[in-house]
Amino acid sequence: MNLLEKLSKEILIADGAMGTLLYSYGTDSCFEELNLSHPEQIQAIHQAYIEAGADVIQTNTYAANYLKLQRYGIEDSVKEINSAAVRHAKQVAGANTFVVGTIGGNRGIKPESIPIEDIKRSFREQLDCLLLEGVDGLLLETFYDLEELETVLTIARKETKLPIIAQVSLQEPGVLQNRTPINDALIRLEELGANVVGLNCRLGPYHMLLTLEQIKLPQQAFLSAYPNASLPAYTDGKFHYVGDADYFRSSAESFRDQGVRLLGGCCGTTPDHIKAFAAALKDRTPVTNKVVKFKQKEIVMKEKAPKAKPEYEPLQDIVKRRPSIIVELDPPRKLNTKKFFEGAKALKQAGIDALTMADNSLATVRISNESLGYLVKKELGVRPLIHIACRDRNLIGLQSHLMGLFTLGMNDVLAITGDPARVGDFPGASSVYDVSSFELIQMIKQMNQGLSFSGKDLGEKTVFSVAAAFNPNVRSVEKAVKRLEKKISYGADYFISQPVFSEEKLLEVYENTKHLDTPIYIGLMPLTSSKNAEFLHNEVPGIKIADSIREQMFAYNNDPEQAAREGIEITKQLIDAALDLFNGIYLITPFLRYELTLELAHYAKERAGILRGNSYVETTIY
Ligand SMILES: Cc1cc2nc3c(=O)[nH]c(=O)nc-3n(C[C@H](O)[C@H](O)[C@H](O)COP(=O)(O)OP(=O)(O)OC[C@H]3O[C@@H](n4cnc5c(N)ncnc54)[C@H](O)[C@@H]3O)c2cc1C
Ligand code: MET
Ligand SMILES: [Zn+2]
Repeated sequence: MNLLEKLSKEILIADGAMGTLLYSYGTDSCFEELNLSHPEQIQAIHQAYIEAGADVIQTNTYAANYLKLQRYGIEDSVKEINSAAVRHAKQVAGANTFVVGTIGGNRGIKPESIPIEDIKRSFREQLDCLLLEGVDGLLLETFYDLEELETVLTIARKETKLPIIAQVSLQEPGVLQNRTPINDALIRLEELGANVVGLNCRLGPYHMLLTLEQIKLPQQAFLSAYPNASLPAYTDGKFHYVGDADYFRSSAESFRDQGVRLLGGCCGTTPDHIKAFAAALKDRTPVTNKVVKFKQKEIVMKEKAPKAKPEYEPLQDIVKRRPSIIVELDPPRKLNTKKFFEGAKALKQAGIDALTMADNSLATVRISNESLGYLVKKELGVRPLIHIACRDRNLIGLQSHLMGLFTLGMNDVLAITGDPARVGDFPGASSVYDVSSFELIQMIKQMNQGLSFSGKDLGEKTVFSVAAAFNPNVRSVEKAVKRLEKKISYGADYFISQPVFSEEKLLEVYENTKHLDTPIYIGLMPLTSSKNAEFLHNEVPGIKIADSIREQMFAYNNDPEQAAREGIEITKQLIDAALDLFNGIYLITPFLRYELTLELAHYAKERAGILRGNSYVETTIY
């Protein structure tokens, strides 16, 4: 009797974790390599699961593919590893035990980071090895990404008539990472030819059963479930699972009630857990009818999730319609905030459209821009624009930060990769970079759809308007514009540029960006001294100052006051030139010297009013 014939008559018990057991023995390298170096360990684990009552065991090949083995530099051993793994399992399995060849999913929370063509190539290689060695079926497990599973299942179905078990993994009960409801996903897998469809990993019995309650019995295929033992705990530098076998014994009946025909274990489970399942389901009469609990609430929520009304008109709309001035005033590096608030107040009175606040720019510690942004908004009525760098926060921190900003009513953000920690005042600090500016933009835009980065329902839609950085101070502005186009494709609403220090550069930027619909705020920063000009030119990444301007500043080398005046005059000329070409002006305040940007803001407003027939002045929004 083959696996499917047997499943049509009874509930079968599968084995539990391989990886967790090897890890608990102290193995901290490649588990699949042990097929070659420690076959006795692998066979002992298979043996233990069979003795516990497993009817189906899986080969130790979860990550034995090119993509994953290359982390260990053994990607050329795909064939040896898979062949050895099948031999080990078959050697231990008696006539009554089925051996399924396991192939695990590769894609995680950032699916597009592994191109589908790479997945196909790597999958085909592993599949051929397993089929050649002779398995009783295939187990495609731990697929978070439905596209990946659909792709490999299609390939496998063409290659073999053997039974195929196709299992997805869920970050949260009921839906896949891309928000596909679990029922739809399993129906799709059955259509693509899977004989057994189900769930494994990530969820323990409680959440897996909650999901199973929503799952209809498949038409032809059988249902499978391989729950984890529990959530993992991390102690003494190691992960471990706490779920005990008695808990599994008591949940076995519920898995049966949900129509599960193939019941095994995933991470954290041991032969004891499998023994508990086997004991609890001794009679193994399968359920052929069940009442499904429809839980479409969540999906409906996504469509109907409330969308907050933003307090301000989006800057990208304002700047498309009329000249607009925003000013950067960075949070101080020390705890005294008096000058910062004075500056914010004065700039607000000057009628700027928003006050932008850097996120530890140049990787140098400053007071959190979230805190100061909140205070200037609340106390002074200033519209804050918060820079968010990917350097200081991981995926969790970034999302919680964004949710916090939304909660505080701060909906204007600039999404940047951020200067790396090594350039700043804590060079040993780690630069996180879980995502780059592109993915950060995408993350924020997804929140505007009511979804977290992994696709979790947020219950409400955020209303962020997302700026991205533009650095035109590079050898090839064309290349920089290609980056802008990519940022637009990820969802950037408008751009804010690094400071530009010559009229030629302004013109070059204009010529290279005039085809874009996405507006640009052109960066302008008053120089304060010759030394300041030389530092920026020579030492700050992304800033280049025209020789003529550096010479102008050098002329006042010994007169700081005159030098600052000169800096203002140069910037005024640049404002005139910029306003001929762009509606957006972004003034950067050096060293909290807001009197400089204040004068420039007044000047720019006046010039914009003159140039655009006073349309600017009357439409200031607060
Ligand atoms: C308006 C503005 C505000 C800023 N605010 C902050 C801040 O608050 N905190 C902070 O830490 N930094 C800030 N920066 C600096 C910024 O993070 C760096 O200049 C960054 O390298 C470029 O912007 P990004 O982070 O969006 O990089 P991305 O465009 O995401 O680029 C990432 C990486 O690619 C490189 N790169 C960028 N353009 C090109 C190109 N044309 N060719 C080849 N490689 C390229 C960059 O050097 C960078 O390492 C700001 C920059 C701008 C323009
Ligand atoms: N079945 C695999 C093992 O136990 C795990 C799959 S989920 C990471 O090693
Ligand atoms: Zn697992």
